[in-house]
Amino acid sequence: MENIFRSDLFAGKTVLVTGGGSGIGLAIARNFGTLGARVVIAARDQERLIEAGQSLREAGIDAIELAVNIRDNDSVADLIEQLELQGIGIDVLVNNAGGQFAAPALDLSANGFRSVVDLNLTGTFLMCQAFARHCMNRKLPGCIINIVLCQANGLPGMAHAGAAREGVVNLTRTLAWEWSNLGIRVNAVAPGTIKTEALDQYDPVALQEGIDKLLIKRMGLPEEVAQSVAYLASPAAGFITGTCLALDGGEHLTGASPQR
Ligand SMILES: CCCCCCCCCCC/C=C/C(=O)SCCNC(=O)CCNC(=O)[C@H](O)C(C)(C)COP(=O)(O)OP(=O)(O)OC[C@H]1O[C@@H](n2cnc3c(N)ncnc32)[C@H](O)[C@@H]1OP(=O)(O)O
Ligand SMILES: NC(=O)C1=CN([C@@H]2O[C@H](COP(=O)(O)OP(=O)(O)OC[C@H]3O[C@@H](n4cnc5c(N)ncnc54)[C@H](OP(=O)(O)O)[C@@H]3O)[C@@H](O)[C@H]2O)C=CC1
Repeated sequence: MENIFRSDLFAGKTVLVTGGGSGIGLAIARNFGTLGARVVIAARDQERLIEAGQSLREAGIDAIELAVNIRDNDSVADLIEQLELQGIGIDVLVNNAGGQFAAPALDLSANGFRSVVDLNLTGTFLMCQAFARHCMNRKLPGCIINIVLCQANGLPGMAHAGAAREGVVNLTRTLAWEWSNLGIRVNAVAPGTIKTEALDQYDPVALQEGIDKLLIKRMGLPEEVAQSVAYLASPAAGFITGTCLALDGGEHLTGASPQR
């Protein structure tokens, strides 16, 4: 896909992408790297992360990989501490790590519901808070982009994920208020169905039914998410905070939810 941005747009900036070792997160990291940024990719699976980091370096990108479990506050604190010890300052945080499993609400155990909220909502909050403190220590502004999930029509079959992601959208607005005086812009991107390997866990027939209902009848591409994120992190979006950009082929209008 053609990149519309200037190749040195993020020169001198460092971008931290959670879940940056795969799928959308890796595409976001690659895009920032191509635009001149140093990128830090962080996730749990070290093997996959190192492979992803190598692929970025082979493309001439300054990439570092670090371990994090965003559900664990100590692990999040450790990530930021390691960066600070190495003298690495983060300018842009992309909270991309997340996920869920499909199950009807009636079948969800309390622990199953909690695990998805813990990952997507609490994990995102912990990363945002650690980043804001890091910005305060540096006395520099910052930018947060939270990747959520198109949930405008509810999310039948994934009640835990819909609730958690809607929580992140509201968190995005609240943190935009609270941290405006720190110079931190906070925005979200809500992708619809995006072509990544992670979709293999879903029923292909249900996926196709969803695509057929869209205004733009195809899956989105990770690179399309990456370019939207780059826009929101760029000076061109310097007047944008507290918003959520739907990147979903019109799903927020058509109500093409996973289940009827
Ligand atoms: C409804 C039909 C869908 C049709 C298809 C349309 C979909 C289109 C749009 C999709 C758009 C979204 C795409 C994506 O988000 S891509 C996703 C990227 N990756 C993932 O989603 C994987 C993420 N999953 C996880 O990280 C983990 O599974 C999770 C965090 C969710 C849970 O991890 P945890 O380590 O906490 O899990 P535990 O094993 O400790 O279990 C905790 C409790 O959760 C219950 N559980 C876990 N998995 C399942 C499952 N697959 N089904 C049911 N229940 C599950 C588990 O039993 C535990 O509960 P109990 O203690 O009560 O047993
Ligand atoms: N593909 C799609 O259609 C859509 C995806 N999304 C969202 O976009 C994001 C990326 O999805 P996609 O690339 O498709 O899927 P992936 O499964 O490839 O990405 C999820 C990433 O999150 C990381 N992750 C999961 N749990 C944790 C954790 N506790 N701590 C740190 N990292 C974690 C995973 O790495 P590891 O396991 O190594 O920790 C993985 O890199 C997710 O939040 C997803 O829900 C939203 C809408 C649509």
